[in-house]
Amino acid sequence: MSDTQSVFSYDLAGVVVGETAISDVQGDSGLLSYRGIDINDLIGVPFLHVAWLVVFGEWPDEQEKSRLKSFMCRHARLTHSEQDLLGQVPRDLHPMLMLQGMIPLLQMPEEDTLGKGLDAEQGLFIAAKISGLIAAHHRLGQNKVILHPIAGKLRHENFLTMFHGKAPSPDQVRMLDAAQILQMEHSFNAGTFAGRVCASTLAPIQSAISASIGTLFGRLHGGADQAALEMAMEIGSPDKADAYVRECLANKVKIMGMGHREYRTVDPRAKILKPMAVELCQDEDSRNLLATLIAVEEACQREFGERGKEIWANVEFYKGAVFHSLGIPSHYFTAMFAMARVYGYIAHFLEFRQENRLIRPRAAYVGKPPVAADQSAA
Ligand SMILES: CC(=O)SCCNC(=O)CCNC(=O)[C@H](O)C(C)(C)COP(=O)(O)OP(=O)(O)OC[C@H]1O[C@@H](n2cnc3c(N)ncnc32)[C@H](O)[C@@H]1OP(=O)(O)O
Ligand SMILES: O=C([O-])CC(=O)C(=O)O
Repeated sequence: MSDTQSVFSYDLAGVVVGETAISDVQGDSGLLSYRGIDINDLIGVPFLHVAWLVVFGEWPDEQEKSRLKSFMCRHARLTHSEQDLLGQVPRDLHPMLMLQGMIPLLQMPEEDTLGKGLDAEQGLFIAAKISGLIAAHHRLGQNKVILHPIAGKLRHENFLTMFHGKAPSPDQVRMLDAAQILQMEHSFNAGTFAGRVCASTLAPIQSAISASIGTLFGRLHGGADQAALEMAMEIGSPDKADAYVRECLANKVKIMGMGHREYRTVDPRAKILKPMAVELCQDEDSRNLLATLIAVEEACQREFGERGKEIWANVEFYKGAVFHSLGIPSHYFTAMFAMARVYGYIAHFLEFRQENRLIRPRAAYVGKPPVAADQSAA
């Protein structure tokens, strides 16, 4: 047993529980960097190069770039047995539950073809499979045939083609690349921390990623992306945003996509996603959704301001408008988040395992006082 002093915290807010060299969240100044590089300087870089940087802490060389590209394409293709397994999953099961359940059932590779160790090989294999699983789950739900990736195509070009059944425009690929890079990593968020707890027991990487994905699903965390866009749909138009926000605050209902545990200013990812949403939302329906979101954000700032508080949009708030304009249905938003965040999960697994220690906090017992065994039996 550790002899350190007990610290009491329900939610671990502000409690430092470890070190990481993967990303830095500077909550007061609203800055986010991966491996020492500001996210603003990463969004134009090819997606898989950033993924490699996040996972391994250095840029890939030419050989690693081409090996990774073909590895990801090869493994995004679902095998016959994976397709059979997915075929048994109820069509209306939420994609996040599908992912959490399917990942531990995948047959993991046993050979280190990337030369970065078996854990990395298996983690990146899961990352590749996630895109195939999401696209195939969507296709099956529409009673359409499963499509496979084509060698040589960009990762998200393949994904959008496999998902929609038609090739995306270069602009759509560029926007998805940027949105996915922004979601790749975020220090000790709840999902990543859950994965580190799981890794700390020496469970395999598929268990850790599955635990992280289960944790990402909730509406206070990753699931806020779906909830925020559905909120805007439910509100219906910008002129109803004020009343909606006032009613939420009066009833202590959280406004989805607003607020953050760490940022005390606007989330730097929301700052980038908002103009992207403006650029992409061209048709009437998307423009109305975006205008409604903007009106909710303004109403929140006004209402919270009157109460002497500040609240800002987080990464989830405008992302939905970007995904919606790419034709992604809202119940796939969080699975797409997992498809990006998995590189962060892998990086944390590898980092944590270098100096593994069991994570096991202590509880304050508030139940009945213990009685001797012979008295309780009486
Ligand atoms: C990828 C991500 O995970 S980003 C976060 C995604 N989650 C969401 O968007 C859900 C909506 N937001 C929230 O629920 C919260 O802001 C959280 C969970 C993200 C952060 O929560 P915490 O750091 O624990 O802040 P907490 O919930 O204590 O809020 C502090 C105060 O601000 C209020 N507040 C914070 N966020 C919101 C919100 N979205 N709507 C209404 N009130 C809010 C709280 O009611 C609380 O008020 P009080 O002091 O009067 O009780
Ligand atoms: O860090 C957090 O608590 C939540 C978040 O923004 C993320 O996971 O991207």
